[in-house]
Amino acid sequence: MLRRYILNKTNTFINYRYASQSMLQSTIDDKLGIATLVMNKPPVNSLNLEFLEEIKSQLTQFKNDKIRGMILTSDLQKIFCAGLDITEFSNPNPERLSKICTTFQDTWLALYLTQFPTVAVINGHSPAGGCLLAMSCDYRVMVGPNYTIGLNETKLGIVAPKWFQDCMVAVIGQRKAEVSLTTGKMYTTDQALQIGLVDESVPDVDNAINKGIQFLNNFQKISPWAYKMTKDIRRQPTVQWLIDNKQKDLDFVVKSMMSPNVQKSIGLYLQSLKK
Ligand SMILES: CC/C=C\C/C=C\CCC/C=C/CC(=O)SCCNC(=O)CCNC(=O)[C@H](O)C(C)(C)COP(=O)(O)OP(=O)(O)OC[C@H]1O[C@@H](n2cnc3c(N)ncnc32)[C@H](O)[C@@H]1OP(=O)(O)O
Repeated sequence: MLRRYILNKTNTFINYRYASQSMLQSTIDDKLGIATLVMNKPPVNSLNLEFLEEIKSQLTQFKNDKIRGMILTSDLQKIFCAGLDITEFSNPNPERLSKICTTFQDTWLALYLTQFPTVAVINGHSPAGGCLLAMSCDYRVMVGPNYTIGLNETKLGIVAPKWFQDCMVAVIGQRKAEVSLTTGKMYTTDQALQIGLVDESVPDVDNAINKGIQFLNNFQKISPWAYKMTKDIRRQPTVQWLIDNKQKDLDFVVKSMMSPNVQKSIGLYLQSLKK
């Protein structure tokens, strides 16, 4: 649905291709140089290993395509992205869990440090890893008023990795992030706007895409080099810890995920979702 809207709207997409298995659809408007990356993994765009690998590889492809901007959004009704696939955490195979973690680390670094500006059009709920994807973009437009966004990991009895937390601090500041993270709070669109977790709130997805394109148009007269250098300087403090501590981060997650207490919490949370 969203895909059709975007295509109708610009009518100029010459490069319209599906990534493998169609979990991810990418289009490039050659005239504007704007790519749209649409997540389409029903029911909730949960991030499992294969989906993360697709996102990472599409970001690399966009880098090679030398696009001027990207919109990240979802083709699902009511869901932007439900975060990491929780079933991957329940009695996990340690080898696969390590792969997921490493792939997520790399996907985040690729998204957070893109050489082109990015906009998240948050057209549905966006908990945990979904919120992280949105926060990693340069700008966030959220459809309201009925959706929610936030890092809710403590509600699952798990700990958001340091780089999730640092990413949130970079967006909303230390104090608000601390309260938000420890309480695992999910914010409505209006609340998210109020605390600066999103930049704009709009009533529907058409408006959201328009706002995203308007934001990206700001860069038409900005040198891509000046943009990228400025972004790197701004974002370097947030990424440096992960770059220096990838293994330590991985060991912490794998070890804590394997603990009986965490496994119990995850089992209960999964059950509550099924209800
Ligand atoms: C080294 C470090 C590197 C990497 C990091 C790796 C690990 C770090 C560990 C800690 C970090 C974790 C980050 C996360 O992202 S954890 C995921 C947290 N996500 C959630 O809590 C979302 C839970 N889901 C919901 O709140 C709702 O489902 C949602 C609001 C998204 C949608 O609600 P709706 O009513 O529309 O649908 P549901 O009926 O609830 O769901 C439909 C089916 O989808 C299943 N579901 C939902 N979310 C997930 C998910 N995240 N993973 C897997 N499956 C999910 C749900 O159970 C339903 O299934 P069925 O009942 O239909 O079988």
